[in-house]
Amino acid sequence: MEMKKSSSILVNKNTITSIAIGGFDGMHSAHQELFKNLDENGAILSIESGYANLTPKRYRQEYSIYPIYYYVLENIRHLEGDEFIKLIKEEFPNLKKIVVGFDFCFGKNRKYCIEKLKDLFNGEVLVIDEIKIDEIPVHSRIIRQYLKDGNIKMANKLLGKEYKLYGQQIKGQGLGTKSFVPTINLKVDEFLLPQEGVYITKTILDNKEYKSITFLGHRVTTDGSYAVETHILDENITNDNYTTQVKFYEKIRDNKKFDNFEDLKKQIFDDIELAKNYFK
Ligand SMILES: Cc1cc2nc3c(=O)[nH]c(=O)nc-3n(C[C@H](O)[C@H](O)[C@H](O)COP(=O)(O)O)c2cc1C
Ligand SMILES: Nc1ncnc2c1ncn2[C@@H]1O[C@H](COP(=O)(O)OP(=O)(O)O)[C@@H](O)[C@H]1O
Repeated sequence: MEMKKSSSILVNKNTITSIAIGGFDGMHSAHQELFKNLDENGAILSIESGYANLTPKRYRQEYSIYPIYYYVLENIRHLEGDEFIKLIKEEFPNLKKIVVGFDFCFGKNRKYCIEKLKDLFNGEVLVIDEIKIDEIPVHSRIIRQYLKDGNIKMANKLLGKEYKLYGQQIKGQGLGTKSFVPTINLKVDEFLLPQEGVYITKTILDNKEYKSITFLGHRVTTDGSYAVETHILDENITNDNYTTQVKFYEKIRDNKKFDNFEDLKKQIFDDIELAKNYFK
């Protein structure tokens, strides 16, 4: 499977004729619906609130072919409606079309919304009605809640793809290979971590994707510290220090304290069997 590299696309702003505006944390299926309404010279204007943790800024470009331009909310939140539009017109002098969702508001105290945008912008304003999946409105805050609840299936459904995080490999306790199974231990900084527990996952190392099983949580049976650990199924991996990506498919159980290592080991082998069957 081919992996897209996360990269910033540099495009002359003068060529841009349509933009979608919003926060765009998650680049979820409703965001993608907005992007479908951009023309071939489209761009994404992403307003950074500082809270993004589904697709932190530097990972966002991976999920669209349109170039993303970032604006820091702190720097523009004081603008009056006409000042905001003036800024956008200056940035994109050939802009003809703005695409936003039904709940889009902007400027000082968010007091300017769709009607004001239509008044102030002398071009097309396309407003997308609220996108729902199975009656559930698609919003990043709702996806975050599903992940915190360990409901990966619903989170993925709303995302329109598997939830994926990036981590840096770190040294573990050194117990895995000896007492249980070998694992890659990860340090995860900017991404929301799903609820503690054991998950069916795929792990991407150096652009190759492997079936895996991932434990997130406090290692209550061993040293008690918080860990993100991935065991690759079916393969022996040489532990090179690649940036590692983990894609989540399903939670299989809660984190649990075991009375002895032998019981934990047995459980881990059961988890692995389950994961292997899932991918069959
Ligand atoms: C599939 C899997 C499930 C795990 N489940 C639990 C668990 O329920 N409770 C727990 O305390 N630790 C659990 N662990 C973590 C182990 O305690 C951990 O792998 C072991 O401490 C080795 O850690 P190390 O890689 O830092 O040496 C699990 C690990 C894996 C790979
Ligand atoms: N479910 C949805 N249906 C239609 N438009 C949406 C939906 N969610 C977000 N949008 C639009 O996408 C853009 C980015 O919104 P943002 O606030 O970042 O998304 P979210 O609501 O997921 O936090 C905005 O123009 C917003 O109005």
